[in-house]
Amino acid sequence: MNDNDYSTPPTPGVASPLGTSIASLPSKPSSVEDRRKNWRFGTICATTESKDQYGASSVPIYQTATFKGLNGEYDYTRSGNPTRTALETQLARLYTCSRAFAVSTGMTALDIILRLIQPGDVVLAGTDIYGGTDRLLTFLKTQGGAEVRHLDLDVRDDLEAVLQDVGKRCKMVLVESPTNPLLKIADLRMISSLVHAASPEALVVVDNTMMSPYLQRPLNLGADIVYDSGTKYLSGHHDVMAGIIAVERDEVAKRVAFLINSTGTGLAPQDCFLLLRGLKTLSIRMDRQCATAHLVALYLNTLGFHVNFPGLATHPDRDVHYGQADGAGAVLSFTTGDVGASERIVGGTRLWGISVSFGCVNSLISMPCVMSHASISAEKRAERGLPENLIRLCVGIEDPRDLIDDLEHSLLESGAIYQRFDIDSEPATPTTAEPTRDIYVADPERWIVERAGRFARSGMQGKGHQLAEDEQKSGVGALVDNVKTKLGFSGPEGKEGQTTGAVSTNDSNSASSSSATTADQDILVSAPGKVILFGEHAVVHGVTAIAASINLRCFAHLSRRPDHKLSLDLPDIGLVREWDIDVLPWGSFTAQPTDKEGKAPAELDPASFAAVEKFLTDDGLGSTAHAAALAIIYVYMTIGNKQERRGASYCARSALPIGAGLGSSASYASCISAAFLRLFDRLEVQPTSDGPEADAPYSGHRGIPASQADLINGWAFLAEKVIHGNPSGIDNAVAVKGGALSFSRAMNGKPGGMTGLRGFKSIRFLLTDTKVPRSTKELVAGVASKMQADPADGKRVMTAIQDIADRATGLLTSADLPRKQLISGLSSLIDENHDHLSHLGVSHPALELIRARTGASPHNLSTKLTGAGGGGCAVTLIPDEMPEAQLQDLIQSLLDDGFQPYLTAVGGAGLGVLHSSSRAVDVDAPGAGEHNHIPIRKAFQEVDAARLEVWAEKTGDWVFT
Ligand SMILES: N[C@@H](CCSC[C@H](N)C(=O)O)C(=O)O
Repeated sequence: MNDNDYSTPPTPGVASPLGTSIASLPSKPSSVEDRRKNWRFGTICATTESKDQYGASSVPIYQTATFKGLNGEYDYTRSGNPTRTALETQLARLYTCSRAFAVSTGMTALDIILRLIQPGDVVLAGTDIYGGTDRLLTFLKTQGGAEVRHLDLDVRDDLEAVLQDVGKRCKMVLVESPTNPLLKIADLRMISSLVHAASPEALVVVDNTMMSPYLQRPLNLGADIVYDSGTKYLSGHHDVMAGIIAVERDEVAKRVAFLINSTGTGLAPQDCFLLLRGLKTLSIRMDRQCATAHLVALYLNTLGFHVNFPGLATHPDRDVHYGQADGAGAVLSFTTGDVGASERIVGGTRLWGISVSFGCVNSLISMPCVMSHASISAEKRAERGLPENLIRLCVGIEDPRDLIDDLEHSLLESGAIYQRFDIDSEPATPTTAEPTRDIYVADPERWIVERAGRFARSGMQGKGHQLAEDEQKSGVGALVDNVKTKLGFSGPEGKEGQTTGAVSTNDSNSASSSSATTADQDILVSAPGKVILFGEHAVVHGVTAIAASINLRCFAHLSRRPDHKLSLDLPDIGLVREWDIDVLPWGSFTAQPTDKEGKAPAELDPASFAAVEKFLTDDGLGSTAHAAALAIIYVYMTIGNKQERRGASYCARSALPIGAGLGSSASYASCISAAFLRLFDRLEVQPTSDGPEADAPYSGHRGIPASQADLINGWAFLAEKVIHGNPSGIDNAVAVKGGALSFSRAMNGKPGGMTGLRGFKSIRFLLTDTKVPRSTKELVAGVASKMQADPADGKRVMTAIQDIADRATGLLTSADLPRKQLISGLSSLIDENHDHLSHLGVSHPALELIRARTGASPHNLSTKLTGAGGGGCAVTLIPDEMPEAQLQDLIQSLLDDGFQPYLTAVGGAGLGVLHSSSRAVDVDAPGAGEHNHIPIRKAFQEVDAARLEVWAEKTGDWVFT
């Protein structure tokens, strides 16, 4: 009997339970051969067939180039070697095929296979394929005279159409399933039968590296050749490079054997030994890796990321996959919607090694577009729908809890997720180790889902998989559009004309408007709040301040209306008013843009300001609402000017606490500026692929150039002047430009200036709202009179704060400062700065209580007031290594004190503008559905404040400064 002439029952995964049932064994095995016939895969892995003359338990390494004699089995190691024969025999057992070959690398295996192709032959391949495969196919096309076509092999109609077109010229179809890196599934049976029917000579070739023979044996599904990178799961330790070719048909085997001998690409003896040793543990490694990968995929999916993994119920071809494979594998990928965030996540892990390849006992993390798939051009990647922000995770055999700890830490640190404080239930990660272990051991899936439930994806507030998919589509869609534009193709279908920001005259206010609303009708903008890290109050006296954006934002929606009215709806501050445009005080209003580009005037025009103030006298509004109405009307009338009286409905909402010193008024002002500039066609946005993607809270790209950002900032500053009289300009600069910056006012002949702190690292901060109201004006005036009363002391404090700002700038811009030093340096400066602010009399007992709580052991954290002080918010630096359970305890104690803490990352994107939208927006809105689109404006007004970012993301593609 032929040793390879038996079939191996599948063991792992859904199709067959892992356990070996005694009952499934033959009741009366008649011989040793019969018993061996029933061995499961794991048993075969562990039992190599040795024909060694001394009965060596481990296959010896025949480290020799030549063999003596004339008629022996071997003459020259290029042509054959006993160690390689032992390996190839073992591989044939595992692949349940007649012949297997071991070559130097996976790419060598593919190269040998592609040598079966002749000029003029047609080769079909998928669109999502490994970068090295794409490179070799491109070479075959450009240098080898073959015709290579890429198509979605999982779309039956497409494959049929191409096969009909090329007919018998099709000589090879190259399939990956699951694909690398998007984990798409191709139906191997379907493809094999269609291809063989259309072109009987064509070879169906499957790259089985993602699965290994343990999970998938494509020769049993109709494929002609299987190849596998032995560097991955087969060897499992990343200590050897190898490639495997497995075939069933004799004539194909002969051609492959000829090519390997001719090219001298057979695997060297030492490497054969290493691969043989790795194979022994293949099944147990894979079991562990697959199980952990499932948990990791579930975790990310529960957090709201779009996860590509065939083991998830959400995978569109999960059933097809389990119809041909016995498990989901241990590679998964997911998108974050933002390249910067992905880079931070990848760079922030410790246990997950940043590396290409997969299948190793150690877990790896990578960004395919710049690593394994970098050989595919950016244009091609975009055309094929490969997101630049994609992260690939290759799960190893480490303890799943450590892998999750490390990933979670990096997700938090990068700002991609944040801890939820709105949950009453017990945390899944209790402070004592024992209960966590019990949950993990008893029900790992429950453990992981509960654990993920403690967090939410930033900007997505716990949204589900479907929304994340929308995000991915919109991100890729924008990228493809950019590439098309760059290549000179026309804009995306149905989107022409949207980039100018022109508004149509349709009345989008009508709730009966039935089709999906678009950017033609809707202007949607958003801007972040800010935290002042150093130099508040002192900035008023010419000292440098350092501020950064935070991931809490205000949003504004503006739609044009044909009825000549201006309506304002700012529910968070109680402003709801509507006027006929002609009743506004146009007669006494002379302010206008300073140039024809529409630049904002540097100062308020007193007569125009007085006219609007008079118009709003006795408006019955509270002071905040009154100031906002004043600012909106002033900006509207100045930009629009007398001639352009465009009707509009303006609505603004805030996810940012108002009046807490987090820059809500500047965030509102920036939204006012951008929305009205858009209304009057003064602001163009165009997604660009030139610069980096925006460090956006939701899917988006840079697309607002610096000149336009300056334009928006100018008008935002003007609106801030209406509201505050004499603002520093730092808040609106951060709200518009995002990131972090150092700022100083021009004073006493000394020029002021603003510098972006590019080296700003994403650092976690806890912002704690004391909920104590205060008056910024009074506090600023208080500091001024203190300085007047004791100028020498005032000067000393200002000099000290300037020194702090300088040292902080040095730390934040230092290219190679170790992160630990950065954090400890900033911590000391925070404490120092607070002491000076306290000396200036702007602290408050509530702020001091927060300092006491956060500074107490075991936390020992540094906290300062931020903004005006006298209440408002405190900011606490959270070191990277602070255990999550401890952080949670701290947060809980602050909540118990009646404060409202927000865990935030700083330094993210600035102002955002909805660039294009083509779908209904709020699937959760009452009555919404596929055929009942809720207009954007209505949905915007109704959506819960906590879901604003989720909602905004769903509206379409955004561009950011
Ligand atoms: N620099 C290498 C990249 C190898 S990627 C290896 C592996 N197949 C993966 O998917 O990670 C190259 O250009 O080939």
